[in-house]
Amino acid sequence: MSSAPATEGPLVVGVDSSTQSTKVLVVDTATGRVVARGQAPHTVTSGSMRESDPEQWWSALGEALRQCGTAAHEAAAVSIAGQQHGLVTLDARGRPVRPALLWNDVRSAPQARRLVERLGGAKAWADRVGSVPGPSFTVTKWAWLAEQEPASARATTAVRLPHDYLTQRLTGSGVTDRSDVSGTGWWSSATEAYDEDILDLVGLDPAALPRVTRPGEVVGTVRDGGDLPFSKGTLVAPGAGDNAAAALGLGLRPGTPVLSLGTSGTVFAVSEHRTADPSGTVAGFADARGTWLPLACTLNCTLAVDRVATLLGLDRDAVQPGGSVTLLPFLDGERTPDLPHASGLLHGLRHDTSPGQILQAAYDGAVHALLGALDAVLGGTADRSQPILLIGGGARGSSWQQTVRRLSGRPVQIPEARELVALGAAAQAAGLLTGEDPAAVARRWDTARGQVLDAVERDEATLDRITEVLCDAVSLLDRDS
Ligand SMILES: Nc1ncnc2c1ncn2[C@@H]1O[C@H](COP(=O)(O)OP(=O)(O)O)[C@@H](O)[C@H]1O
Ligand SMILES: O=C(CO)[C@@H](O)[C@H](O)COP(=O)(O)O
Repeated sequence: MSSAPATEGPLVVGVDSSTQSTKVLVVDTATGRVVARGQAPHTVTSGSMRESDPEQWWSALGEALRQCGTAAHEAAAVSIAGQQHGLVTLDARGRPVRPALLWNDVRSAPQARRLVERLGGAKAWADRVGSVPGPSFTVTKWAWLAEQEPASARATTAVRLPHDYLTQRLTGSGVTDRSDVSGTGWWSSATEAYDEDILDLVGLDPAALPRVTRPGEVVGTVRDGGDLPFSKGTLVAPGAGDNAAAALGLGLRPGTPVLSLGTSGTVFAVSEHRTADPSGTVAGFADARGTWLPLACTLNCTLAVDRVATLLGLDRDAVQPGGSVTLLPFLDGERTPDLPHASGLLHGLRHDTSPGQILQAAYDGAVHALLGALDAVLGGTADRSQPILLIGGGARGSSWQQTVRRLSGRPVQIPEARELVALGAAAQAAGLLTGEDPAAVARRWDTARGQVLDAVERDEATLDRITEVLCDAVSLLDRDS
């Protein structure tokens, strides 16, 4: 009978508490070998709201850890990464006042527009915060809550991001990290501190916010895992926003583009320089190491395309080439382009259009939005011969891989490692034990290793057709129904 290889170094746990599920990896720090893994689903409300119960994230963490057997109990350190921007409101006893408003809930679009004006316009926000806040940003969600549910706002004594909430339940400490706080809209990337004028603008007491930790800091120890299978005293790392954790997990160096296909689609790269894009396309996030992570994000990616496949009664890979149909898959409203009230749009349907062509058009529409932002993310340093790293659940799908390849005209590298966010969190936890830079840990683990698909000629005709339909349809898509 074969037995699992013995572990060589101390074990660490990396967690990705993402939109759809919690994923946990137990990793050997010496080799990067994944010793155990677990996953448990989350519930997200449907309809016009996107909310989840933070208590369910905690239960899902417990369930995913229990799937790892005894390995989690042996871990010397843990780090929690999570979906960005979500507004978690806690009462004086540390309990959620209401479900969390998630990054893809667009109800705060009117508050976002008003806040941009009140601070002096998009450029003022970009210069100060690094980003122009849209409805995904925490600051606009708080403004919405204060306006629409004043009793909930009054009952709130602490405001947290999703990963902060979980870290606090583990350690008892109200802390966050620079990558995730940079997506709130109330942290200035110019001063690297909370912006009290902006907090004042939305009536939020700075005392309600977590302390921003330093990269590499031990933020606490597991105080009381409740029924979690950790040992008491396990070290806890700052954690990160999920995209920043993926950057750690890939050991990303400046200028290498990443395209992530999950509930959200994201394109990002590590940069040595702070970004301030007044157009709002690129969010000037901080990364989890002390440098920067310019990023663009769409609200409609794998779930939207899977929904189109279901509507057509097709398997998600039953795509067909050809035809002239264009599908803008903005089922949840959209962030890139900034059209929070948009819905899906189909154009160019003919008698001979096949269901498979409509499905391909959904992939094309989702990828067009991301690639359109890539040059802006890379700040004009784009070297098209360099592979795009493709990650997230969708990176496993051949239709996603081929669509990115055809519409980017670049080589596409698909890391074998599946859970790069959880792996990045594990690398951060490992750094606490070894003193290494987490990105260097990931490079030592060779996490980006994987097949490279050669470049093919860029399908400019399809890109141009989608751009034209989008430009012509903007007033329709921008309409608030
Ligand atoms: N083999 C596959 N082909 C295409 N899509 C896939 C495949 N496996 C998973 N997915 C997609 O990945 C998504 C989940 O990705 P993930 O990155 O875990 O999402 P999130 O981080 O937003 O929770 C699902 O919506 C699913 O459509
Ligand atoms: O809003 C953003 C980035 O700004 C999203 O990328 C969220 O962080 C959610 O990520 P997934 O759960 O889709 O991975």
